[in-house]
Amino acid sequence: MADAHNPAAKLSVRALTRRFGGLVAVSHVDIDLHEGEVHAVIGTNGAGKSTLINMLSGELAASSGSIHLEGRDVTQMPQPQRARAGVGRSYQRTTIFPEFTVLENCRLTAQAQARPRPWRIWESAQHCDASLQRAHAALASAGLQHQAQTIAGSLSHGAKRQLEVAMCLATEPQVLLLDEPLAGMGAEETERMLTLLQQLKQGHAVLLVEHDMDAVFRIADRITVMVNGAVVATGTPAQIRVDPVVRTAYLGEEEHA
Ligand SMILES: Nc1ncnc2c1ncn2[C@@H]1O[C@H](COP(=O)(O)OP(=O)(O)OP(=O)(O)O)[C@@H](O)[C@H]1O
Repeated sequence: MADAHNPAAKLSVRALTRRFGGLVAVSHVDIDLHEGEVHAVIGTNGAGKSTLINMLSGELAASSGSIHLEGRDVTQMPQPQRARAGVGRSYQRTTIFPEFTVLENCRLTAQAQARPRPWRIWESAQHCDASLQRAHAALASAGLQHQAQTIAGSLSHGAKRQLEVAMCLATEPQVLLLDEPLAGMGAEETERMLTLLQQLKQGHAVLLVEHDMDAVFRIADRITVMVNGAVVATGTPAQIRVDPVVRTAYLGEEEHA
């Protein structure tokens, strides 16, 4: 049934649509994100992937359709609230503070996430401790604990992207929306990030928008294919590889063995 949300999914999206004037950038998209799965969204340039991820994170309002986080309707919830509710994201472009240390970057994100209650001033020290703990935990999960005191701007490109994931983890999300985390990475950095993503899916539902098809077909548990704003197929990598509609509309004659 088109409107029924999947209660087993962390994030369940139904008929999500975004129009820009006459252009339908995302059209009636259904998608379910489950804990323990990397769910990749692929599609040609302009297929609507960024628009979709922006609606899921709450940065862009949906024109119609709905988004449920663990059964709760978050469609109208603004981005900061949605992040606090458990939807974290990383961006295509690096958003770190380059002059601060790796740890400070994570701590600031964790602190920004904590619900401010200024009238309870005695809580502020506790918040700092809690934020620091979250920052350390996030760095450990992202494999950056040994670079905690490194100035973020001096990290390699790959480590900066790892830091972005760590900053996302510092908000203790249930759902991770990752926008091209492999962009600009060399082979070794890509391997490190793929290992990290494999680990992160334990305890999180991961949505991955990524252009590196080899990586997507290796790492994804499920793949959703978008063409012109609409979903043309969803399935396992094995199913997507042989799907005739996908092969014609998106993969062309290319083989992804
Ligand atoms: N703010 C906007 N105003 C008008 N049109 C927009 C806006 N944002 C996106 N679009 C259009 O919506 C469509 C989908 O764009 P989107 O960026 O979501 O695609 P994409 O799949 O992420 O592409 P890419 O892989 O190149 O990042 C495109 O036709 C784009 O030009």
